[in-house]
Amino acid sequence: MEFLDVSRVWYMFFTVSVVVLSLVFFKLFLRCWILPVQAQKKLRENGFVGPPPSFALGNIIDMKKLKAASVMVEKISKTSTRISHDIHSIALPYFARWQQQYGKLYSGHSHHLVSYLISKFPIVRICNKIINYFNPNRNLGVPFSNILSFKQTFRAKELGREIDGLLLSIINERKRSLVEGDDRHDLLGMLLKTDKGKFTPAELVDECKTFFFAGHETSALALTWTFMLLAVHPEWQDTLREEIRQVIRDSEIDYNKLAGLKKMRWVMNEVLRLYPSAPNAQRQARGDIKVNDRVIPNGTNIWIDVVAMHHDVELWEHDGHEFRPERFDGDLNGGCKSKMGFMPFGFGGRICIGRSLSTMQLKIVLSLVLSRFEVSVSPGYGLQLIVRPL
Ligand code: HEM
Repeated sequence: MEFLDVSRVWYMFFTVSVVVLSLVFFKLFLRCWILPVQAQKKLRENGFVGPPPSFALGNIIDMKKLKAASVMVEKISKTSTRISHDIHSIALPYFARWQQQYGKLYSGHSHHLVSYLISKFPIVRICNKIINYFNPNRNLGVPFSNILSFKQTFRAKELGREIDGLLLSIINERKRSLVEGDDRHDLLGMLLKTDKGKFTPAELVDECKTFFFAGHETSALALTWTFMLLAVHPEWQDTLREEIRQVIRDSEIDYNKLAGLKKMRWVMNEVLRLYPSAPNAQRQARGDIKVNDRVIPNGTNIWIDVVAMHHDVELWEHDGHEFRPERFDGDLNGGCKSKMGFMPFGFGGRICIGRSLSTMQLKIVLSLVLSRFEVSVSPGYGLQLIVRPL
């Protein structure tokens, strides 16, 4: 009798295991094979062709192979100001290659996306550590990639918790000081004053994270590239210094004066054109979308490659890769042939909410620094770019 019970337990265990395993395999098969193939078929029917995906990883292997590239080191010094701004084919050889092969609209599978090329960023040596850390992002959309890169996922979660804890302690501290009459008029102060208990602590942390991450890295990158380009183009430093002298004089910087810094605005636009802090904008089709004679199927992730667009010689003529801030003189679009060809802050309903703030920030920093200092590239400084010959 006892023997029978034990065998029954084993039988049940075996049956449940087989069912669970079958379900896991079916889900895997569905996500890695059936759904991507269906999506690709639909995209192909609508004229979006692209590199053929391989099982499970889509085009990620191709991307990694193309990226495992030769390395070009371009030295910049005060005497040699030669620097190529043609970063698209350098930083993103795979998208440049696919654009050449399939045209500006194509489909790729990382899982599935339709793209006018995608982009990451020109790679300064000092950033390699950070970029390595972000490597797991390459597998974004690959089913179970968080399990495959377990160590990085674990570390990312750990860091996420640390950041949440840090922000929560700042929020709680500020809540306490608000009660005691703290009237600091910054973003967190305003958020807490208008909040009146509507947000949960987790939502408040999320709001802070959105503003911090959306606002910090983007502005820091823009400022870094601005100094780099001004160092390489000292004639523009002189032009801006002269403008600052005329507009600000020796008085305090205020909002109206900042608006008068027109040439500084051209420089900022040109920097964000050549080196956009947000290299792509993304949207997801929430239903079949008809554009002219094509349909973008429901669920497609659309990546708009801002870097490719900002450098497209068909939109910007022959000097698309050159630093020429004067192209924005009297033209907010910098002479681009398409009204949607210049979009460093995105577009439409989700356009960057902090664009005016960041413009002010950059203008203030540039005014203060340029009126006191000259910027130059230190001798021997190396800008290291990853290059893949096409
Ligand atoms: C040079 C500086 C900046 C650049 C280039 C930039 C660029 C962008 C881009 C491209 C987007 C996506 C827009 C889209 O998908 O259409 C975005 C969104 C956003 N940005 Fe910025 N940004 C900058 C500075 C800032 C600052 C300073 C803040 C706030 C303090 C900020 C807050 C946000 C927020 C909250 C969003 C999300 C908006 C939404 O989804 O509705 N950004 N930004």
